[in-house]
Amino acid sequence: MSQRHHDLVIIGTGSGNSIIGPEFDDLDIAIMERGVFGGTCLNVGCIPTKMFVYPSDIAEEAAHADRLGLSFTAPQVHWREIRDRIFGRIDQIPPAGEKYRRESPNVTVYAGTARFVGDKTLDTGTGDTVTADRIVIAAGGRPRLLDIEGLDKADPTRGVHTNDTVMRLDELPERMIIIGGGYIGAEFAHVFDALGTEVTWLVRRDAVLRFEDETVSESFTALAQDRFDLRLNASPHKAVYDGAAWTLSCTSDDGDFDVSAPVVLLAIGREPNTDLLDVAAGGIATHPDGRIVVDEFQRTNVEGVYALGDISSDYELKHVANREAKTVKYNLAHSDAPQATDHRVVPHAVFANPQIASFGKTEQELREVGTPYLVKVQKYGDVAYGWAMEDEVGLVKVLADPGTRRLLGAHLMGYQASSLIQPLIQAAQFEQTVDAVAAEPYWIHPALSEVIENALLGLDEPNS
Ligand SMILES: Cc1cc2nc3c(=O)[nH]c(=O)nc-3n(C[C@H](O)[C@H](O)[C@H](O)COP(=O)(O)OP(=O)(O)OC[C@H]3O[C@@H](n4cnc5c(N)ncnc54)[C@H](O)[C@@H]3O)c2cc1C
Ligand SMILES: NC(=O)c1ccc[n+]([C@@H]2O[C@H](COP(=O)([O-])OP(=O)(O)OC[C@H]3O[C@@H](n4cnc5c(N)ncnc54)[C@H](O)[C@@H]3O)[C@@H](O)[C@H]2O)c1
Repeated sequence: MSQRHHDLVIIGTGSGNSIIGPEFDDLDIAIMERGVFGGTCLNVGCIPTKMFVYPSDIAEEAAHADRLGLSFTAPQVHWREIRDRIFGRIDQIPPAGEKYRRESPNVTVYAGTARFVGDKTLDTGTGDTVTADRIVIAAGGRPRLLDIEGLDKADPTRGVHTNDTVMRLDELPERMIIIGGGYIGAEFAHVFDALGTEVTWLVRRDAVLRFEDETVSESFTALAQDRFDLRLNASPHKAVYDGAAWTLSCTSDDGDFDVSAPVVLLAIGREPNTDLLDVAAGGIATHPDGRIVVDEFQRTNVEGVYALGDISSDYELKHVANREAKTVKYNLAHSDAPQATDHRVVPHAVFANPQIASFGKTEQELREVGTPYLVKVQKYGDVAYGWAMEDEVGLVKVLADPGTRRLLGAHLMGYQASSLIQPLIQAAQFEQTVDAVAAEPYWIHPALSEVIENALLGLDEPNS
């Protein structure tokens, strides 16, 4: 057991790892990691999920190509090839990242679960205790579990998974139960269904993706009802494993029912890792939900201690964690004139099929607080490229302030919504009027982006 002092300690190697750079070469830095280097996004989140989504999109598009006069036989899905291609690339990155840090002359790596034991004092979980002048907490979160015996812990050997393990299955399961109607549920329901798994999706409310704009959530839910064995207003209360499959007893508005499958995926949200870190022992204030309280400069209530990403943010999104890490990096070097993180226009996308992308206020939020707004819903199918696609699902909903003529929100569902939304994000960020954005730049004809142009042009249409 040794005691050591560092100038700077960083806890977590997700977005936290990006803080270390040449500008801090004169600092004695420690970085702490309880798992593999790179964090959630790289290892068990954004990147592998999207690497599964892409082949699933191809399978799904092919399955519905008959509207275009094309028919394909059902795809041969080589699950292990897909899995091994994905993790063959990803699994090389964490050891290389860790090696690089270990070889950096001013960086010490502590591979353990760090825990506060006093003011700016940490038990590293490796037998060492360290103190530091400054600490950055970037320790993220972990999947929430259910308070039901059998589903109260991830147990891959008995088929109970979270996103941490489900992508590493040895076989594509014939059947799967997904619990949770949010991002992870939507993305994995798409992935596994498209590849051939029969998906039962248990959602405790009356719609999936309820946090989205009502038009998007309702349309997406209707599509999901056609595609999956979707059980709305349904909650499991008992789980029994017979050695091969789980049977979940559920209550729902339509009466009680049982569902069975060898694999259960828990996708019911995440919780911040503040408890593992025992931040209270470091005097660090938290919200009631466990996230660390930070100000706009990413500073906690303890002088010299910063936090970023999922452990403190209002958003559990990688682009936000990265942005907050940039703020911390800047403020560590400029503590006398700190910069705030810009959270004005934070977009997100759900990489399901169809994709969803959104930022700003939803129509229901504007209505609830009585904010006046203009609204237009433009269908992909009503622009030329949408005709080419014979698209029947895509839509762009824009909401604008009738006075300033600036965007209040944008909500897209459809092919490549996550990319298509970007000009609207720019418009909101740079506070451009919808009229200027629609009329001044050229919009390539007949590209799908014309759906954005037409949505903006349609904002003054009657009853829109
Ligand atoms: C399945 C899934 C898909 C996702 N897809 C997207 C997407 O498409 N787009 C998007 O924007 N976001 C996505 N996200 C969210 C995104 O992954 C997170 O917002 C982001 O990774 C958070 O980064 P972070 O640095 O805050 O935390 P993390 O990346 O979680 O890093 C925290 C690190 O701290 C370590 N740690 C925790 N506690 C301790 C401790 N006590 N001591 C030492 N180390 C510790 C952890 O092991 C981890 O490596 C997804 C998340 C999931 C789960
Ligand atoms: N494309 C992306 O950017 C992306 C993809 C995946 C995850 N993420 C991030 O990761 C976070 C976690 O994803 P998630 O899907 O687990 O969370 P989520 O918050 O998106 O959805 C959780 C769902 O589980 C339900 N739920 C919560 N508790 C429940 C319970 N006890 N029983 C039954 N249902 C319950 C909720 O009603 C909700 O429908 C997201 O909030 C998101 O920020 C982002």
